[in-house]
Amino acid sequence: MLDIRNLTKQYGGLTAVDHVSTVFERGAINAIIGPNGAGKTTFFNLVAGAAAPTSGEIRFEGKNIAGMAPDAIARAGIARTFQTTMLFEESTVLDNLIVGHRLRTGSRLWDVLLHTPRHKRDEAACRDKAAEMLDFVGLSAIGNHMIADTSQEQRKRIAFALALATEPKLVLLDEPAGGVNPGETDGLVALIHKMVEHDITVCLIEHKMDMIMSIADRIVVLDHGAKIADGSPGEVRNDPAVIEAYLGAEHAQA
Ligand SMILES: Nc1ncnc2c1ncn2[C@@H]1O[C@H](COP(=O)(O)OP(=O)(O)OP(=O)(O)O)[C@@H](O)[C@H]1O
Repeated sequence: MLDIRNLTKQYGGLTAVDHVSTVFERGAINAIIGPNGAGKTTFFNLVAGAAAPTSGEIRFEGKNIAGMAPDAIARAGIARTFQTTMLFEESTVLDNLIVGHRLRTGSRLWDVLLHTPRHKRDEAACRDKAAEMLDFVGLSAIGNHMIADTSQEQRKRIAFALALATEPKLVLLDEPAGGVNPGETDGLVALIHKMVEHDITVCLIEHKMDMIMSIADRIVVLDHGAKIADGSPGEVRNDPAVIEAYLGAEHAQA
């Protein structure tokens, strides 16, 4: 589904992503791991169009999307979440989802100002989609709550809902369980499995090693921008280069 070839991003003299090649299969849960500064976020930015590669190809369903604008990549079927999602604190959960979805639909300014039939149709469609996504992520009961009153775990679910509203084929999740407790992490893991059941391919960045090892089908390990390992959790866990670069560092801290 996603075929990355020799992907490279340089910032001045620094190579943030260094000739990375890998393939993400449809229906799999893929993970990108690596120590701080390894290039994980930059990799996501390149795939989502937030940054243009210095060189290399990103083939999504056969088409090279490298360097395309984020909205064109979103339309092609790739959505992402961020480590922290900017939400309107004094609005309800449902309104945040409606606004988030409206930003991605076709109404132009004059449609909104003149209340054209197109705008009314879009408005109804956004409301329906927001309610559907809220249900999907298990938050229907808190649709009328203010964002300011929601927990970190609920915000993660809202971020998922915003991404899923664009009906992606591939979703990039940036630290989906960051800042939530172990019990809540289990619930988010179940939700990620539910996405896969609905034919959404997942790629995630996560620092929680236990979660990665239990959820991922494939793990790509980056270190100083370069891919140092690529395989199943078992393969990666036993790879000396990974132990040296990443797991070793974790153990040293423990
Ligand atoms: N816009 C930028 N301009 C200059 N350097 C950048 C930019 N974005 C990232 N970098 C550098 O590229 C390298 C990779 O950073 P990146 O954020 O992709 O790593 P990461 O693996 O996501 O790290 P973390 O786990 O800490 O989030 C770092 O050395 C970082 O300082």
